Amino acid sequence: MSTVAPSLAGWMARQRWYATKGRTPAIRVIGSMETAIDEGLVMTLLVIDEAPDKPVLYQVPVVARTSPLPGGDGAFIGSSDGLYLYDGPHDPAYARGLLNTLTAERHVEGSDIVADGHLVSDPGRVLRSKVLEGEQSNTSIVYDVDGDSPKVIAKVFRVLHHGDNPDVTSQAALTHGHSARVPSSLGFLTATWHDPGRPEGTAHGHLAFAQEFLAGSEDAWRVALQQARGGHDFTSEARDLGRATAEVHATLASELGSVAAGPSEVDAALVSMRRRITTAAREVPEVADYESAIRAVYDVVADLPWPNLQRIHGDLHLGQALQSPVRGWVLLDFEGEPLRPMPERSRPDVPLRDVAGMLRSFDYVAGSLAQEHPRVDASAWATAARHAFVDGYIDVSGVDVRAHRALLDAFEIDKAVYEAIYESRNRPDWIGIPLGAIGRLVARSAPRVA
Ligand SMILES: Nc1ncnc2c1ncn2[C@@H]1O[C@H](COP(=O)(O)OP(=O)(O)O)[C@@H](O)[C@H]1O
Ligand SMILES: O=P(O)(O)O[C@H]1O[C@H](CO)[C@@H](O[C@H]2O[C@H](CO)[C@@H](O)[C@H](O)[C@H]2O)[C@H](O)[C@H]1O
Repeated sequence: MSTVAPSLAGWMARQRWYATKGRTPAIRVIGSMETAIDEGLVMTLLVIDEAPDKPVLYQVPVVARTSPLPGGDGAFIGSSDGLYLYDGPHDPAYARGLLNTLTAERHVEGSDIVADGHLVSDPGRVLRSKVLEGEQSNTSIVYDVDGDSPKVIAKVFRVLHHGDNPDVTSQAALTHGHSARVPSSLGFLTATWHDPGRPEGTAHGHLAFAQEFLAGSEDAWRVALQQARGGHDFTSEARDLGRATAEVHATLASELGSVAAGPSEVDAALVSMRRRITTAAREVPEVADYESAIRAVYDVVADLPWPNLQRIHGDLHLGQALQSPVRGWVLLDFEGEPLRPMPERSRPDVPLRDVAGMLRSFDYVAGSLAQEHPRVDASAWATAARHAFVDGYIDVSGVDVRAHRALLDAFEIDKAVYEAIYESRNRPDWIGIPLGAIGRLVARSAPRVA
C-alpha cells in the first residue's frame, strides 16, 4: 500500500474534501484495511497530510484493479505496480463491501487499524450504487436495494478525528426518539487507529454511516434560491422549517438531556467565540476592523441570562435541509461546523445557535442573488423568511426567541465570523456576504454596547 501513496497526493489535492486547498499534500499512509477480490484489492487507507501546520488525517478508500474498471475513467487515480487505482466510493467492489461491513456486527483487523460495524436496522440487499454528485465535505454513496426497501445512503467521512462524530450520534438519538425530521439511521462503522500523539497511543472515531435515502427530495438552499430569484413568497415554507427545527431540538433534548447555562457553560461558549474572532481578524483583514466592536457585543451577552444548553445541529443552514415529498422538511448533516474542533461539536450548546445559522442562510440567499444579478434586491424576501422561520420556531418550541434578541444577534455575528473564515479559505468570491452581515449586525448591536 505504501507504493500507492505517490499517485494519491496530486489527486487528493484536487478533491472537494481536501481540507487545505492550495497546498501540495505531503502524505503518509498510517493504517490500512485490505480485502482481496477477484479483480484486485479493496483498500481503506488512513492517510495523514503533513503539509498544513496542523496535520490532517483522511480516510481514502482505493480499489486497485488488475484491469481497468469499465466506466471508471472519472474515478481513476493513477497506476501503481501495474495496477489501476480507483476512488473507492465510485467502485462497486468498495461500495458494496462498505455497506456490508457497516450494517453487520463485523470486526475487521487491518494494519494499525481495527474497525467495527454496528447494525441499527437491516438495509436489504444492494443492487447498484452510485456516488452522489454535488458540493459535499464528505462522500456519499446511494444504493438501490432489492424489493420494496427504500434506497440507502452511506456517508464516508473524509477528514477523521478522535471522538464521536455527532452526525452519527445525533441522528441515532433522533432515530431512537422516532423523529420524522431526520432520515432513519441504519448503521455505522467505528475504528481505532494508531496515534502516537495521544496519551493512549490510539484514536477512536467514526468512519462512515448509513441511513435511509429520501428519494425525490429537494435541497432547501436550491428551493429557496429559486423562489427568491422568481420573487415568490417563501414565508410558509420558512415557518414550517422553523417548526421542524424546534421539533428536532425537542427530540434531542428528550433523548440526550439538557443542562442549565451556568457560568462555566457561558464562559466556554464565549471562549470559543472569542477564539474565532481572533482567528478571523488574523486571516481576513476586513474582519479586523470590527474586532473590538464584536468583542464588546460578547462582553455584554456574558452578563445576560442564557437559556438551557443541549445537543443541537451545530451548522444549520439551508443546505442542510431537504424538502421531502412525503415527510416535509427533514434536517441532515449533524456533523457540526467543519472548522470547529470535533470534541467541541458534541458539547451541549444553545439551540438559538441553530436559529442564528438558519437566519444567516436566508441572508445568504439574498447575498448570492445580488452577486449573480447586481440589480436584484432580495433583502425584503430574506427579512420575511427570517421572521417566518422565527415564528414557526416559537410556535412549536414555546421559546420566546425575541426575548433573547441580544444573544441571538451575538450568535449571528459569531456565525458570520465563522463564514468569513470559511469563505476566505474556500470561496473568496463570496466573502462579501458575511462581511456585509457583520457590518449590519454590529451596527444593530451598537446601542446595547454603548
Ligand atoms: N438521507 C438522504 N436522503 C436524500 N438525500 C440526502 C440524504 N443525505 C444526504 N443527501 C443529499 O446529500 C447532500 C449532502 O449531504 P450532507 O449530509 O450535507 O453531506 P456533507 O457532510 O458531505 O456536506 C445533501 O444536501 C442532500 O442533497
Ligand atoms: O459543508 P457543510 O454543508 O457542512 O457547511 C459548510 O459549507 C457551507 C457552504 O456549502 C457553509 O454555508 C454557507 O454557505 C451556504 C450557501 O452555500 C449558506 O446557505 C450558509 O448559510 C452559509 O453558512 C457552511 O457555513 C460551512 O460550514
